[in-house]
Amino acid sequence: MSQGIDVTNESIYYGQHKAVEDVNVHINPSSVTALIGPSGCGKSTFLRSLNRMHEVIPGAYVEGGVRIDGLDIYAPGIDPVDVRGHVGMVFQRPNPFPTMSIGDNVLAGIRLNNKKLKKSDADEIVERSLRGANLWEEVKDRLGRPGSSLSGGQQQRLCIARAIAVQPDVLLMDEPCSALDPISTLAIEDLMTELKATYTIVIVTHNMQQAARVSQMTGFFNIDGAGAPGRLVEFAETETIFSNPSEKATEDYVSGRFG
Ligand SMILES: Nc1ncnc2c1ncn2[C@@H]1O[C@H](COP(=O)(O)OP(=O)(O)OP(=O)(O)O)[C@@H](O)[C@H]1O
Repeated sequence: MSQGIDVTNESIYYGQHKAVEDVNVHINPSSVTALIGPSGCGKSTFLRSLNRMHEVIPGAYVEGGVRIDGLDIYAPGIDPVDVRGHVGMVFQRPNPFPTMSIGDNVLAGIRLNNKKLKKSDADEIVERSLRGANLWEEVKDRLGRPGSSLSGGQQQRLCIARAIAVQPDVLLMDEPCSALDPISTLAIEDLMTELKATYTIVIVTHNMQQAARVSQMTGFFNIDGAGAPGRLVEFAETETIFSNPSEKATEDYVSGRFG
């Protein structure tokens, strides 16, 4: 049974610079959690700490604990590559491998660990993942065409198919719709609503309407001033954050007074 994500006393650094300070939060399984807040408050940094992508940057490190389904992902002996197998990520700009075929793009993560995939298994994974990403009907007759032959919105759904192909528990999405038109954005939002039955989804978004449409819980990050670390100021049900937040800063942000 999925337990979600537990973050305790987490601070996140880029060398000397503390970018995020003392986050404590429980993220529910099988739901969408949105992270909002002004630019530079550490939303993306926090998101990347949930699958150990943060430490890829030289000098970057994390203090405190992150447990995913009870497992401390920063414990000694835990392989970050394994963690990323359980916690997939979708980025702001769709980033399929442009010359690789649509089918091979879906399989790219799986092939990293399992070079000898049988054709019948590969076909089954490609279809299941593309169906899961609501892209199958649009591409089933051209799986051999390059990833770059798709529209931006289709490419983003291809990236989601690639992320779910490895059957992760958690999907992190960093502004996944910011490079997309409104129709493609709605397609991805609908998809998130479907995927939350199976995955724990955490999304960073600047789009308040999007947070309100897709998420059940919302976290508001803020900074006290230039150079200060970002903090998780308020975390509550999305409806509460948008209609009756406890903190004045949250209310000012969601009502568009700053940010
Ligand atoms: N690669 C990096 N090296 C050093 N500092 C970084 C790096 N990436 C981000 N930072 C710093 O960490 C802080 C938080 O940045 P982050 O990108 O997480 O904020 P954000 O809330 O996601 O912003 P935005 O909404 O603009 O994407 C900022 O002060 C930023 O300058």
